[in-house]
Amino acid sequence: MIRVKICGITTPHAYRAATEAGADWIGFNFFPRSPRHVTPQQAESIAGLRGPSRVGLFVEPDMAVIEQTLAVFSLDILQIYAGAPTCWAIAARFGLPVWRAVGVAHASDLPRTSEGLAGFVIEAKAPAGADRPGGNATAFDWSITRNWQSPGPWLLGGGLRPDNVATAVALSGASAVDVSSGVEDQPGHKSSELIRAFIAAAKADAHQA
Ligand SMILES: O=C(O)c1ccccc1N[C@@H]1O[C@H](COP(=O)(O)O)[C@@H](O)[C@H]1O
Repeated sequence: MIRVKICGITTPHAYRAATEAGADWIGFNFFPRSPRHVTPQQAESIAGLRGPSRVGLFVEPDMAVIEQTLAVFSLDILQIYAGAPTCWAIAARFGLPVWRAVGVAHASDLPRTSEGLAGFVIEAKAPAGADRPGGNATAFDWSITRNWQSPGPWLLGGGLRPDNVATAVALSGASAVDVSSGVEDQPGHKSSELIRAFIAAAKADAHQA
């Protein structure tokens, strides 16, 4: 069964829709320039006591920012946009699994070793001029991961939608997917209907793709 992360949840309504539809991870975006940005206090008021694993997204973060976030809102996994040494330092400091986000355009961009990290989010490089490294509804050629000997767990992200996720999984060989823009009806606003459609499409029998 394909595992699904719904990223950039900003309301209790969307949180409930994703949880009830069977999301495996819920992503909370702590990057201030994102239209999906939440404060730790907002994240705490959105998520219930019980629910899927919580992933905190940070871009080139200061340790203090992560520390302040964790003081208010507990996270299970940190999704980090930074180089491997920064990711190691974060993993060591907070004792949490770190997924490093890697932007790819060619097979040569794919990680070849685990880098000592818990996993990777493999997504398209940001388009020229973008003000954020992800969440741009941009896809890459999914077939480049097909024959990749992944050195650890990974999620496929970038430009996924309910209508293309089954194809993306079939072409990429991914066993987990990550979506933000593709389940929104306007930037930063999640649609419960699209969340349900995405999770159903991702978790449908892969042979139907
Ligand atoms: O969603 C954002 O605004 C964002 C900002 C900064 C870094 C990453 C961000 N989102 C992540 O990007 C990918 C793909 O997003 P999309 O589905 O193409 O919108 C996903 O991993 C999000 O977690």
